[in-house]
Amino acid sequence: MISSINVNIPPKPARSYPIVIASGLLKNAQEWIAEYCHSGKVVIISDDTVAKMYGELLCDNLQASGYQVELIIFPSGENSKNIATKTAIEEEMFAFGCDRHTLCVALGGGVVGDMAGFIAATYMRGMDFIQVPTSMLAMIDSSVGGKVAVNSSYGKNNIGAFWQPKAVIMDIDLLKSLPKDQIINGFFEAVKIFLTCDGEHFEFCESHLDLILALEEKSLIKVLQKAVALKAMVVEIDEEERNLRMILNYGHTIAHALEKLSKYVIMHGFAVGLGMLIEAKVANLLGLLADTDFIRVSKFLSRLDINTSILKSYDNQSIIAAMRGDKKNLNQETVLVLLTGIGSVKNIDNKVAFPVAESVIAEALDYVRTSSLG
Ligand SMILES: NC(=O)c1ccc[n+]([C@@H]2O[C@H](COP(=O)([O-])OP(=O)(O)OC[C@H]3O[C@@H](n4cnc5c(N)ncnc54)[C@H](O)[C@@H]3O)[C@@H](O)[C@H]2O)c1
Ligand SMILES: O=C(O)C(=O)C[C@@H](O)[C@H](O)[C@H](O)COP(=O)(O)O
Ligand SMILES: [Zn+2]
Repeated sequence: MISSINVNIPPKPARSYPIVIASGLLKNAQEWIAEYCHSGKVVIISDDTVAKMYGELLCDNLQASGYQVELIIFPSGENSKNIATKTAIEEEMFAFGCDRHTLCVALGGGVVGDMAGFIAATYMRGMDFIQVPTSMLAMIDSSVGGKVAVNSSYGKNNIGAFWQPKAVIMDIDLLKSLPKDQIINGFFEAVKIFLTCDGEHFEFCESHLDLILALEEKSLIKVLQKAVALKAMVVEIDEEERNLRMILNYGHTIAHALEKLSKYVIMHGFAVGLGMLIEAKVANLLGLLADTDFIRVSKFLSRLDINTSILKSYDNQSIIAAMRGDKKNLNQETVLVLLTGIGSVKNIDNKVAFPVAESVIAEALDYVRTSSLG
């Protein structure tokens, strides 16, 4: 079964694009590439883990169909997501003779997608690119919406751009080689979108968790389709995160602080899981989220093996200081997305992030640090 969801980016329909979800798309790449590659030249950017598994296959396929193809590989992992790696890849692209008509293909997880997308945004002032996500996280979230970036020593994703892909090609077969912890890691981003926008699908996740994590096709596709459709809807309304798009950052203010403090040892999705729990507690302390709903969130997250003990390594002041660099902050105030129920957030005319006193954040951190989940 092939499903296709369109992301309509106003006011320029030319920047709209399809998200195609199906099995077998990678081995039949010659069938879809022609629509996006007009110069006959393709540069595939991937990490060393994914390149070994799927890079050669894609290269061989495209070469057999007459394309001139270069595969550029960098070491896998969040610690590669920096400007030095970006520069090294660009040098290779110049040496290969890529120009602005070359098609860039991001083959990998969120790190590859963010890196290749940022290169595509700036190489010769912009080239077309396609997202071919291979991780659960990249399929559920990062391949859609056009946020592309690298990290700096000052924090997460703080050098980047909005640059939409020409297409997102999701071959769900690729998830079969993904380790279990990476499946859970990506699933947290689906939990995020359902907790903020869609209580019904959150309930589906509660009742079908084992099937989803076992990649049972019907449950997996239902989650994937709904998560990307909701994300597409948000991005269509607010591509550049002036207001509503901040909803997609629920849990991330804390998550990004923990990722930076841990030097990226904690995986993004797990950090978001912990961030969602703490930010839900903030909403609960502020009287916005009922105790029963907070307990439901906490019970569900505990089924996903989030590890609250990492909080014991950092005091509140360090975490709060790391949050001060968040991109959503306004006038030096830390703003958070606040749940008001399962599937809803505080929203005033599409404004969805609100300043929160540091004392309340500290109380929520203390609560989660000392509580046993579940
Ligand atoms: N741009 C966005 O909207 C957005 C959204 C969410 C997250 N992100 C970013 O995404 C990144 C996290 O993405 P991620 O979790 O995919 O990390 P990742 O790209 O590091 O991939 C995780 C690991 O899985 C491996 N892998 C990927 N696909 C595989 C497959 N099919 N089989 C076996 N191994 C495979 C990778 O080599 C890597 O070791 C973070 O940098 C985060 O900031 C961006
Ligand atoms: O697409 C968005 O918008 C998101 O916020 C999705 C997040 O899951 C993702 O982690 C994103 O990269 C965070 O962006 P940032 O602007 O907070 O760095
Ligand atoms: Zn995220």
